[in-house]
Amino acid sequence: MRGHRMNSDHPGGYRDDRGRQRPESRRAGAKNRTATRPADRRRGGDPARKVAWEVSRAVADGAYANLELPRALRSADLHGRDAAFATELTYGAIRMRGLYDAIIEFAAGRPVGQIDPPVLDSLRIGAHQILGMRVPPHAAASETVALAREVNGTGASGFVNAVLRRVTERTREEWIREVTAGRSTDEALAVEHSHPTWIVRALRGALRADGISDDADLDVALVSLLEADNAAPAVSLVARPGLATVQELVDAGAEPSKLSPVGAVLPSGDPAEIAAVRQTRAAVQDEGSQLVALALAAAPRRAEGPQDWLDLCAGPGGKAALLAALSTEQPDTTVFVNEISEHRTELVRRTLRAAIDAGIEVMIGTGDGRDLGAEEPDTYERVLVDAPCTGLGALRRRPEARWRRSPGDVTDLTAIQAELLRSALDATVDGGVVAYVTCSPHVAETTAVVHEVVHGRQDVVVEDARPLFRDAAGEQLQQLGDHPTVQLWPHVHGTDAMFFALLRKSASPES
Ligand SMILES: C[S@@+](CC[C@H](N)C(=O)[O-])C[C@H]1O[C@@H](n2cnc3c(N)ncnc32)[C@H](O)[C@@H]1O
Repeated sequence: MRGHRMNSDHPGGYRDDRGRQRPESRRAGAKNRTATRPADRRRGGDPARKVAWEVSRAVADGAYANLELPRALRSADLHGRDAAFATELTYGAIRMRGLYDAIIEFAAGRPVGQIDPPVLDSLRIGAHQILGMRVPPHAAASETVALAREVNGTGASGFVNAVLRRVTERTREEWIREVTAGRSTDEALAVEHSHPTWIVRALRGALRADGISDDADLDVALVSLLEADNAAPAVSLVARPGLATVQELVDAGAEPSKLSPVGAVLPSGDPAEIAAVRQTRAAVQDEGSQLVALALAAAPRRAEGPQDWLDLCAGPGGKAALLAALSTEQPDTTVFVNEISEHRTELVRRTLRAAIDAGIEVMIGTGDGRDLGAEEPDTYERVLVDAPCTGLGALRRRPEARWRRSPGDVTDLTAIQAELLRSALDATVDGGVVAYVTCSPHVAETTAVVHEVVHGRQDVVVEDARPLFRDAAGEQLQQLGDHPTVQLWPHVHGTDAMFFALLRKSASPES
C-alpha cells in the first residue's frame, strides 16, 4: 500500500520538516552545522500547511477536497514538492481524522466535540505529520504551532502545542493500541483504519456476501480493503476507442493498463497536460469504470439491425463517453444519454465533446430516468444504470466522503436505485440487456436491489456477467467469485469497488 510504503521505504534517511526524504548526512547538525528552524525564522505557518488548513476548513463547510485543493495550491503559488507535501498533508489529515481524533481526545483529555473546529483542524494536520508522514516530530509540532498562531490565535496555539507534544510521546502503533483498547473488533478496525464503524460493518457484510465465509479470512480481507481505501490510487486513464489510442497515452508517459484494454496508468505528472485528455479523446477514469462499460458493450446481442443504447443516469458522462466510442464498433448504433440535473447534463456535453465532434451518433437530454421506462417502453437494446449510490467503493478517491455519508443515505438511495432499474427494464426491448452498476459494494445497494426488482417480474433473468470481464490480454478477470454478478475490489483488482449485474429482458409470459 502506498500510504504504508511512505513510512517504510527509506531506510537510513529521514524526512525533513517538509516531509522530503533526505540522506542521513543531510540531517541538521550531522556535520556540526547549526540549523535555524523555520519556526524560529518567522511566526506564521508555512504556505503548504496553511493550504492544508484552509482546504480542511472548506471541506468542513461542505466543499470537496479534490476541487478545493487545486484552487488553494494555485492561489498559494505552490508547485512541485511543495504542492505534493500540501496534497499529502491535506488528504491524509482529512482521510485519517477518525484515528487522529481518537488520539487527540486522549492527548487533550477532552472530547473533540469540545475543541473549536478550526483548532481541531490544526491538530489533525499536526497529527498527520507526526504519525502519518514521518516529518520529524519537533518540526511537525513547532511548524503546526506557528500555523495555529496565525490561523487560530496565540491562546489556541498554546493548546495546540501542549496537545501535539503529547502526541509526539508515542509511536503510531502505541497510540493505536491505546485508543482501540476495549473496543469490539469492528470498532477497533474503524478507529485504526479511520472509517466510520457502520461502513466497516457494511464492507464486512459485502465481503461475506461476495463469498468469504471463514471469519479469519474475512478479517484479513477487511483489513486489506480498509488499507486500500487509505492509499492514494494511481491515476488511471482511458483512451476512448476511435478517438485516442493507448499508445498515444504511453507516448505521453503513461504505462499500458494490465486490466483494461483501453486503459493506461500515469505514474506521475498532471493528466491535464496530455493533449488527448484536454481534447476529451482520453480521460481520467478508474479501470473498474472502464471494465463495466466494456462489459455492457460486449454483452451478446439477440437481434440484428440498428440498435439504440441508453445511459439512463449519466452525469458527468465518463461511462457514456466510453460507450459512445464503443458504439462505433457496432453498425447502426445510436447512443442516448440522460441525466436528471441540468448542471450535470452540461458536464456530460463537455465529456462527450470529442465524440460528438467526431460525428458519433449521440443524443443528450435532461430528465428523470424513473419516468423514461413509461415514456419510451421497449426501445433500447443496451441500457446502463450507473445508479446514484453511497460511493463506498470509491472512498480512496474522496478523502472526506466517508465522513459525509450516513446509514440513512443507504435507505434513500436504494429506493431510487430500484426505481431506476425498473424504469430501465421497461425501456429495454425484449432480448435486450440492462447493466445495473454501482460504485458501492454495500449489499443493500447491489444484490438486494437486483433481487428486489427481478423478484417482482417474470420477464427478466440475471445472466452470468463474469465472462464479459476481460483484461488487457483478453483473458477473463480472476477472482470474480461464485456469483453471476461481478464485484470488483480495490484490494483485489486495484479498481474502485464497482458492482455489475447483467439483466436480460425476455418476452414476458403474457406477451
Ligand atoms: C454514479 S453517477 C453516474 C456516473 C456516470 N455514469 C459516469 O461514469 O460519469 C449517477 C448520476 O445519476 C444522476 N441521477 C440521480 N437520480 C437520477 C434520476 N432519477 N434520473 C436520472 N439521473 C439521475 C445523478 O445526478 C448522477 O449524475
